[in-house]
Amino acid sequence: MSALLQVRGLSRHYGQRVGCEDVSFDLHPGELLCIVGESGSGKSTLLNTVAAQLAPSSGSVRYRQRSGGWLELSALSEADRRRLAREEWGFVTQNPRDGLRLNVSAGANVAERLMALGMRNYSQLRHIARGWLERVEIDPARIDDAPTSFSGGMQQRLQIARTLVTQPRLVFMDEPTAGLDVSVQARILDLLRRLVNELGLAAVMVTHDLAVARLLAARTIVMQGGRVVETGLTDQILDDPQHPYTQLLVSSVLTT
Ligand SMILES: Nc1ncnc2c1ncn2[C@@H]1O[C@H](COP(=O)(O)OP(=O)(O)OP(=O)(O)O)[C@@H](O)[C@H]1O
Repeated sequence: MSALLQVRGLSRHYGQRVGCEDVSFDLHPGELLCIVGESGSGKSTLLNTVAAQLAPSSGSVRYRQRSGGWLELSALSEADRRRLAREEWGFVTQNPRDGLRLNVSAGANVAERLMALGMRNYSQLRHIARGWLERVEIDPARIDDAPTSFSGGMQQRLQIARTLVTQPRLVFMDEPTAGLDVSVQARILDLLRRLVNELGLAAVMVTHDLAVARLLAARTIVMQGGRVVETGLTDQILDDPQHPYTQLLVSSVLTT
């Protein structure tokens, strides 16, 4: 099967400082790829550069369109990049407050992404929004409540509904469960695992936690100091880590 995303020799520097350096990978339709590494290893820089939110210093990111043709993301105009983000991609941020509109209702948070794609029928929008609230385990009776009245875990589940309602072809997630209580994290990971399977999502997810990768991702990239030190099937990386840094990460997962 042809890749959906092709990343080649991608680097992003901040002046003299390396954000990420010479990263290459392919992402296929229906595949969830995790980028793992400790704080400062370059995960978010890589994610944001791949998602065309940061300009690369060198290298390329190509995205395969529905028509089959390839788009070089760094060559896109700002308007085209915004169109892709609106119509074909989804983003889940670590802090749901960055991904939600806090001053409009939960239902509107979900429905307005469909409205941005041209859907106008109010009762249909409300019906779909209710369906998505249920899907992410939020009581649909809360449809008119503002997200500010939700717990952190509920806000994150709402952000997931808002992101997935448009059935994006590609989803970028940056530490979607970090900063939440362990039991809340487990519930969201469970939800994500179910949705990934049901929807056949193609996604790139950043996490500092190999246990999250083990749960969700068939393939994992391990980063250290901006570089990829190991990449492969997640199970293989966990069972037989090759790089000393990965061995350290794996042993810390096994001892927790
Ligand atoms: N805006 C910036 N300006 C300068 N340096 C930056 C900037 N953003 C990131 N860096 C540097 O780039 C390197 C990679 O940082 P990045 O945030 O991508 O890592 P990370 O693995 O996502 O870390 P974390 O898990 O803490 O978010 C670090 O050395 C960081 O200090």
